[in-house]
Amino acid sequence: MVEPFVQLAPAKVNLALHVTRRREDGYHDLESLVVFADLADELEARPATADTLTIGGPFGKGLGTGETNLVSRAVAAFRARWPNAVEMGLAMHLTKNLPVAAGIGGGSADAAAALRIMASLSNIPVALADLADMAARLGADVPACLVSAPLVARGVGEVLTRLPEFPSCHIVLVNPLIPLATADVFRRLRAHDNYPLPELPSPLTRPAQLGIWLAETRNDLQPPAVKLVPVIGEIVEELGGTQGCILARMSGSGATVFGLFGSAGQAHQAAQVMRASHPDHWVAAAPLLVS
Ligand SMILES: C[C@](O)(CO)[C@H](O)COP(=O)(O)OP(=O)(O)OC[C@H]1O[C@@H](n2ccc(N)nc2=O)[C@H](O)[C@@H]1O
Ligand SMILES: Nc1ncnc2c1ncn2[C@@H]1O[C@H](COP(=O)(O)OP(=O)(O)OP(=O)(O)O)[C@@H](O)[C@H]1O
Repeated sequence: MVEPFVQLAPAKVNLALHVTRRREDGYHDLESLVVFADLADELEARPATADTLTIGGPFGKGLGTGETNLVSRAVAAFRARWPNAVEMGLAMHLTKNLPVAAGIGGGSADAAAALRIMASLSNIPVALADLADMAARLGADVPACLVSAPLVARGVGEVLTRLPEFPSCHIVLVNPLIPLATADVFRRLRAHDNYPLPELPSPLTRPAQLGIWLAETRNDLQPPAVKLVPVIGEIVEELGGTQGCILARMSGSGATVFGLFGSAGQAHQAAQVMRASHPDHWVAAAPLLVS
């Protein structure tokens, strides 16, 4: 049996997200502090006669394997741009550990993982800038997911500044398992010209420093998302009240809410509290990826 090529597709968390402008094309300019959790979908690829995709894992049910899947779209986009770069077909298997349409970029992370696999199997050099361009065409979050390290995203998500250092933090994610479409949340947004992110402290090395900075920021998509799914507001309040929680806020366009903690022990304790009061929600705790 041939060993598969494996790439992880870590969950994206928008610690802060300011929407600064509605553009002519209907998209929105934003400024977001984006981090990734050590919690991921997994994409495996084995040599095969043709490209195929199968899906498993706790959130795999009901997710199409055809050309609407972001993994298939990423592979097709790569092959269209570099037709002879990867000569063999690939049998891909996606283990879907992250909830879908949840504001933690699952599909975008899967697409980025597929691009990484294709680039690593390519027999011609693929410039990172070209791969990033392709990522941006697949979705606003895909360029950030290609990096999967702390960064500030601007534009619609394609202008990225990596952060040289980041405090070691832990995160709790709570999702009420109500899918929320990104486009629906943006459609409900009333104020499109909010102020940009304040300047980040430098160096940024301690969780408490991050907490002080985050207190001056928002997720502008949280109010419209709460209108669509009111339980998001309740989760923010409850998670924010757990011991050691530096900040609780919605990620991306929701409905996942994150809680930020300085220690693994506090995060696991908070996760237990949330599981006990919401046995029907998805609750996970993990360190942030900091390098
Ligand atoms: C809100 C974020 O999650 C923050 O990280 C992302 O910007 C969303 O990224 P994504 O899910 O990859 O979004 P896409 O699939 O590209 O866009 C879905 C829809 O959301 C809206 N959209 C998305 C991103 C953006 N900057 N402005 C928008 O108005 C558009 O109506 C778009 O048709
Ligand atoms: N591999 C995939 N995994 C998850 N969703 C996918 C995938 N491929 C296509 N999709 C579609 O993409 C849509 C968005 O899913 P995704 O999980 O990326 O949303 P999200 O977490 O809200 O993303 P974001 O934080 O980028 O807004 C879903 O409605 C789903 O049908």
